[in-house]
Amino acid sequence: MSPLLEITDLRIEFRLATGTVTAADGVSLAVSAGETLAVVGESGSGKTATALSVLRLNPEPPCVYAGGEVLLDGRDLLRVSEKDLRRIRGNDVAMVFQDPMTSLNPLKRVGAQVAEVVRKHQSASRAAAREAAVAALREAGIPDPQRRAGQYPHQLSGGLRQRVMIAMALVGRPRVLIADEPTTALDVTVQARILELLVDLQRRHGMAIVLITHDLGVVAEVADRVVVLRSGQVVESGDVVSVFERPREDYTRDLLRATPKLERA
Ligand SMILES: Nc1ncnc2c1ncn2[C@@H]1O[C@H](COP(=O)(O)OP(=O)(O)OP(=O)(O)O)[C@@H](O)[C@H]1O
Repeated sequence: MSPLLEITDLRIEFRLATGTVTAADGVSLAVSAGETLAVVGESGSGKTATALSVLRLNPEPPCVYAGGEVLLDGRDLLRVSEKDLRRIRGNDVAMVFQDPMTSLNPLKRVGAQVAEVVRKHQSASRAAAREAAVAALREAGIPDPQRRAGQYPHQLSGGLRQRVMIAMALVGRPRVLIADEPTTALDVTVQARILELLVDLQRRHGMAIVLITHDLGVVAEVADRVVVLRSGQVVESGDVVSVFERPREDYTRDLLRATPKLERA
């Protein structure tokens, strides 16, 4: 199967007054429909910059895409117009971030925020959009979605807020979901439920997931394949079981050692 999203030889530079930081130094990776690819690596290894490059969301300047391609269905997203990119965001590729509190508007009811996204994707009346929003909240596993839709972000727990973000990301039925540390801010049981939700939604909709995480326990639980980044370079990649059982690089071994949860698995 040819990959849905393919990054080839990507080079991302942050050109700062103090010098150039190379966040991605020849990164290549690929993910197919229905597959989950984890991108792991220590802090500063370039995971987020690489993820953001897919929708060209790194701030330019200082960011410069200095080489490589980000191919969606063979089309290079680094070279499409802003207008096309706006259409691709949410419709073809959506993102979920770590901290829903910073992405949700604190002054608006969550149902209204989801409904706004619905109206961006389909011409729906206010009432129809509101109904679709409640349905999306329900699909994201939010109990009593009708009531929750009428609440403000601060009235929801961290786990429910993340479900709202997932509902918003999936309204446009994207084919690729990029999740950057989606469960890092949550406690362990809530983390597990959110991961289950992502796996379940993926099964139902067949989307490709790129999961950015520093948590190899999360990778073991949900990913099919893994790419290990270090200083902007892929040091190792392969299916999760082989990489975890027989890591080729000391760096990967160190990451594995730093994840005590895995020893029990
Ligand atoms: N907007 C920016 N301006 C300047 N430098 C940046 C910017 N974003 C990222 N960088 C730099 O690029 C490098 C890679 O950062 P990136 O955030 O991609 O790493 P990461 O692996 O996601 O780390 P973390 O797990 O801490 O989020 C780092 O050296 C970082 O300082």
